[in-house]
Amino acid sequence: MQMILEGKALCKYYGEGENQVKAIHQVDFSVKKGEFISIVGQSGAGKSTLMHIIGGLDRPTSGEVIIIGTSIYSLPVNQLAVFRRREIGFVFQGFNLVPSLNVWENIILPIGLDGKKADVGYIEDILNTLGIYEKRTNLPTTLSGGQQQRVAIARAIASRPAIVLADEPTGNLDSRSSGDVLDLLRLSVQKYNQTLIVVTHNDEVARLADRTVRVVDGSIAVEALQ
Ligand SMILES: Nc1ncnc2c1ncn2[C@@H]1O[C@H](COP(=O)(O)OP(=O)(O)OP(=O)(O)O)[C@@H](O)[C@H]1O
Repeated sequence: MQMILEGKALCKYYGEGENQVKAIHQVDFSVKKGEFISIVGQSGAGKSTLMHIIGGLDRPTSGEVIIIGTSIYSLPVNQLAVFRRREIGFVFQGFNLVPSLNVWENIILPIGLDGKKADVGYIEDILNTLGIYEKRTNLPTTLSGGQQQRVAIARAIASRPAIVLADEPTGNLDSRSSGDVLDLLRLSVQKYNQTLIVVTHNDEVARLADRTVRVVDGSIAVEALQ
């Protein structure tokens, strides 16, 4: 299977000398096309640091991140921003929708910023898959948390990115909508052949994944096939 992402000897250190924190230390990490991976670990283990590094949001102290053949931190900062917008779809705990834009406008926003035309048929299909087609002209504030997160998922996959990264995607949802959102997240990444990495504290989320990566004290402890 095609390798979508490779992290090589990733380190992220904060501070100096005695006070230095090795948030991530010599982590190797690879993801194949179409895989669903969960990253788990205790608070402070280094999950968010790892996710920010592989998402192009935070430069490692050393090491390399290669996404679809591009060593992303070798790119100039402005090109890295464009690469991130095109190739990485983010789903955050807090949804991060633009409140003044309706559902459809939120979903096509990153595509428009890229100077591209939205594939209307594809996005309508995604909205139907996620059960929010009828809500396409609603403002985010008129939607439940679960519906808002489904909009964020639609936005993340609308540009057909190389990777979808989700950081505690159900962290702000009650258990029923969490289950719905997770099922839909998994269904849509499968249907559209997307690659998904989810950072989570939630064991149920982790169990849905093809593979779980456990981060302990800045290193990957166990990689289990499920
Ligand atoms: N900007 C920073 N400056 C100094 N130390 C930091 C910084 N960011 C993170 N750390 C430290 O790096 C380590 C890893 O933090 P990180 O946020 O990646 O853990 P986490 O597993 O995502 O935790 P949580 O589940 O609570 O979000 C922790 O010891 C944290 O205190």
